[in-house]
Amino acid sequence: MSANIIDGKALAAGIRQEIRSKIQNFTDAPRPPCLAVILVGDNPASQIYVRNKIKACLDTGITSLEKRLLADASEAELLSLIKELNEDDSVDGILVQLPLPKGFDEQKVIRSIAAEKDVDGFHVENMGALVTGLKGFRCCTPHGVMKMLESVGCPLEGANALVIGRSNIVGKPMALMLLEKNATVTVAHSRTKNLKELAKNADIIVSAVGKAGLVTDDMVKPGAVVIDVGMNRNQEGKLCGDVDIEAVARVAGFITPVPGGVGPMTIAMLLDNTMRAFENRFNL
Ligand SMILES: Nc1nc(=O)c2c([nH]1)NC[C@@H]1CN(c3ccc(C(=O)N[C@@H](CCC(=O)O)C(=O)O)cc3)C=[N+]21
Ligand SMILES: [Mg+2]
Repeated sequence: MSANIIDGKALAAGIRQEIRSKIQNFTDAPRPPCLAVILVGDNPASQIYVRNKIKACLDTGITSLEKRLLADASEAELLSLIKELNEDDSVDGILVQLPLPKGFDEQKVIRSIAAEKDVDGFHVENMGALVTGLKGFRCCTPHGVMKMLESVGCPLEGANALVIGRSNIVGKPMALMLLEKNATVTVAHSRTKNLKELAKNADIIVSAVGKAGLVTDDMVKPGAVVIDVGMNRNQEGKLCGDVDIEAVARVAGFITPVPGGVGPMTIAMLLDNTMRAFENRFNL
């Protein structure tokens, strides 16, 4: 068997096109949607990510507002900037780029964002909505993964789904979204003892660890769907995921590439959430 590639880049392009035409057709909206992006410090990777998010906004017709603070800014300064943006009627979504520099209490900062502007879906109110099945913003990466599974008609009901990694921003919400679709969900993490055995039994594997070469062909059931959320650099400095893609592609039914898989879908879901924040504000 040779796996089919789920082309996240193409899928994301389609979603972005839909958003673009929607914005063009809002003839009676007073202004375009607006996303504020806050970057604290000068982490080079974060700067590139933020630039890409702003480019994606521009490309779809969403206005973006970039706010920068120095790495030695105080938490109080950041909280006061967020407060200002919470109260600003011209701003629909607020994203604080993570990770924050040392010394910042990330949970406290995220909680200070108005839940109705939390387009990352990281606020406890939105997380709680996911847990209880209420409406709220869904975390972009796992939401993008669900869209990718949907795009290939992957059966979820009763499927054995293994999520590797239990972070607040990917693993945990991913498990909840799969559970919501009636998958039988297992969450593996660094203390898990029988990863290979669990993986071998899975119809769907989502790996979100950040360790190149973690998922190998001998761990994958023939025909399984393998989603790679990892973002790593190999020895040559090339971007790669957690999955040994060449070998696993020979066993899996579907597989997502890195780059060009989950990453572009994360951005597309961020734009989608921003769009929804905007629509909610103006009852569109
Ligand atoms: N508040 C916050 N929200 C985030 O959503 C958030 C964050 N902080 N901090 C960092 C992570 C990482 N992240 C990525 C999104 C898209 C790509 C992406 O599009 N990657 C391209 C490749 C990019 C490249 O070539 O470097 C791809 O996979 O094809 C990557 C990484 C969002 N994050
Ligand atoms: Mg872990």
